[in-house]
Amino acid sequence: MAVKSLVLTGYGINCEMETAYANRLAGADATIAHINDVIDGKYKLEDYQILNFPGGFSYGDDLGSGKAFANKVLYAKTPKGPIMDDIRKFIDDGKLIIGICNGFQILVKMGLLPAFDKDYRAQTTTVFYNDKGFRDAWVNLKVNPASQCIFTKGIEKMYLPIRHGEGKFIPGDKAILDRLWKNGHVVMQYADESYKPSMEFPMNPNGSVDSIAGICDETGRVFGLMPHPEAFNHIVNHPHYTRMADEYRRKGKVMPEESDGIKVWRNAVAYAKEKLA
Ligand SMILES: NC(=O)CC[C@H](N)C(=O)O
Repeated sequence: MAVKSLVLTGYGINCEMETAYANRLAGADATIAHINDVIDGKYKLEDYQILNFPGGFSYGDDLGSGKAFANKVLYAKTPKGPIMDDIRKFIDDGKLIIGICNGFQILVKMGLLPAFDKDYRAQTTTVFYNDKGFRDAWVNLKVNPASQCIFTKGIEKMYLPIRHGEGKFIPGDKAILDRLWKNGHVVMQYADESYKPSMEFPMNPNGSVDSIAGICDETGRVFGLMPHPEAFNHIVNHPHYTRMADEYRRKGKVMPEESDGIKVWRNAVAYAKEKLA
């Protein structure tokens, strides 16, 4: 079965090409579609198994990153009815959704993450301005082994790029934070060189509560994160590639080409092939 992945784009989204490329490297048949063409019914969510909300500056981050795009999805109607009905069915049919950076901000501000009790419209967390301004860097990430996230299955740690100004993850209150931890919604945390979660800047690049960098819903099939796995789609993207390549050459070893980023979509494609064939 060919796993079909829909990569949304829209005004200000700028990571759709790399996101589609990462899907294809992982074996999915990826299609890039403008959200307006999905709303107009030219692309039907039911035809796909993975839905990607890529990074960027949708609607110029007006109203706060992701808010305008979130409202568009929450209230838009396709020729068949509210697009939220299609998104709800997409999740109920066992399919997968990933939101990256701006895409994560959209999912959080829609309420599609963490979606306690499958209430896809109740916003319980947000992502706010970084404590120290826009941050363009690479970060160490520790994956929470207690999370049910499908996308990070078998992954203990990652090294990924970030580039955002409004990535500070803030749960609505202590009860929501406790529930995120208790029910496996916390997927990954910003960490130090030894991959121990850290609240210290720049390991925690934005001041996120508990250094949370990504969360999932209760099914583990809806996942969002501020870092950009699609931007680490080949080992040559790594900031220390030359030094690493020299090391492998000196040891007479072949350097693996697979990157941390692609593993996220490899997990999604494997799940879709097994569960959605
Ligand atoms: N790279 C991105 O997706 C950026 C997200 C958002 N525009 C921010 O600056 O926080």
